[in-house]
Amino acid sequence: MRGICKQLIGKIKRDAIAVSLTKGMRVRTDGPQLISQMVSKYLNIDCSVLMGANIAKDIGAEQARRRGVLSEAVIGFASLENALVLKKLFQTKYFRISLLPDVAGAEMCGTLKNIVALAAGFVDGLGLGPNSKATIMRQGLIEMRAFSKALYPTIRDETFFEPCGMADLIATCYGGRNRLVAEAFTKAAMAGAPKSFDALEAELLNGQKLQGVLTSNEVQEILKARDWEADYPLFTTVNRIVSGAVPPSAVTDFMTVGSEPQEGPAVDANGIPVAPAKKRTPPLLSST
Ligand SMILES: NC(=O)C1=CN([C@@H]2O[C@H](COP(=O)(O)OP(=O)(O)OC[C@H]3O[C@@H](n4cnc5c(N)ncnc54)[C@H](O)[C@@H]3O)[C@@H](O)[C@H]2O)C=CC1
Ligand SMILES: O=C(CO)COP(=O)(O)O
Repeated sequence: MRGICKQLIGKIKRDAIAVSLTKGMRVRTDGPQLISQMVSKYLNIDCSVLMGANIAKDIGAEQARRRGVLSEAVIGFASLENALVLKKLFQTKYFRISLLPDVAGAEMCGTLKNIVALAAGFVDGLGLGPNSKATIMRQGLIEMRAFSKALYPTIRDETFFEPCGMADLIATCYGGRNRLVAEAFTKAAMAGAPKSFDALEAELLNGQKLQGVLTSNEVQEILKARDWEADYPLFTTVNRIVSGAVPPSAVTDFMTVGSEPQEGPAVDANGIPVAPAKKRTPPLLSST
C-alpha cells in the first residue's frame, strides 16, 4: 500500500478524497500506521474508511441480492462533508451505510477482527462447537477494544457495537477466508499431514491473499515491543499457533477455569499503560 501511495504522489488532484476498504497496518519503529493514515500522509488528502459485516461475495452476487441479502457498513470519517459524498456513492438498497466519526476505531476493528477469525477457524477445525466459538469471539472483542484504545485513546467504545465491530466480527468468524483457511490448517495438523498457511492460501483462495496471518505478525511486534503480550492472551496464542510454536489445540488453553477474560492494560490519556503488564497473572499457554 505504501508503494502504491508513493507511486501516486503528485498525480492526485488537491481536492481529491480517499476511502480505504483495506484491512491491515504497517508497523514502524516509532509505532503503528493505519492504511488511512498512510494515504493521508503520502497523498496529503482526507481519507475515510469503509468497514462492515461485509463478505464480498454476498454483496456482489446477483443471486444473493435477489434473495434479499442485506449488508451494512460504516464510513469512518474525519470530514463529514466527504463522508456524505462517499455515502451517496456506496449506498444501495442492499448495502446500507451509516456514518461514524471514528476513523481509527472503524479501521482497527476491521483489521483486528481477522486475528479473531483465525481463532474461530481453529475452534471450528477442532470441532469444539458454538460455546467455545462464542467464548473465543467475546475474548477477541475484548482484546480488539483494549488494543485499539491503548494505541488510539480517542477511539470510542460505541464503535465496537457498530457494523465494523461486533457485526463484522460475527460475519468474518462464520463466513470469512481467514476462518476457512485456519479451519483447514487445523484439520490438516490433526490428520498428521500439516500444511502451511501459504500452501492452504494457494489451495483454497484462488489467488486471493489472507490478511489475518500478516496482521497477527504486525500486532505481535507491537505487543512484544511494549511488553503487552500477557495482556492479550488470545492475540498472542493465535500468533504462537500461526508461527508453529504451539498446535491449534492451544487456542482455548488460556481460558481454563480460574483465568478470567483479560481486559488489556489500563492506559492513561496518552495511551501509555498505567500499570506494568507484568503485574497481571499470566494466562496459561500450552507449549505442547
Ligand atoms: N473479500 C472480502 O470479503 C472483503 C475484503 N476486504 C478487504 O479488501 C482488501 C482486498 O481484499 P479482496 O478484494 O478480497 O482481495 P482480492 O485478492 O480479490 O483483490 C486484491 C487485488 O489487489 C491486487 N494487488 C495485490 N497486490 C497489489 C499491488 N502491489 N499493487 C497493485 N495491486 C495489487 C490484486 O491483483 C487483486 O486484484 C483486503 O484488505 C481485505 O481484507 C474487506 C472486506 C471484505
Ligand atoms: O474483511 C472481511 C469482512 O469484513 C473479509 O474477511 P476474510 O478476509 O476473512 O474473508
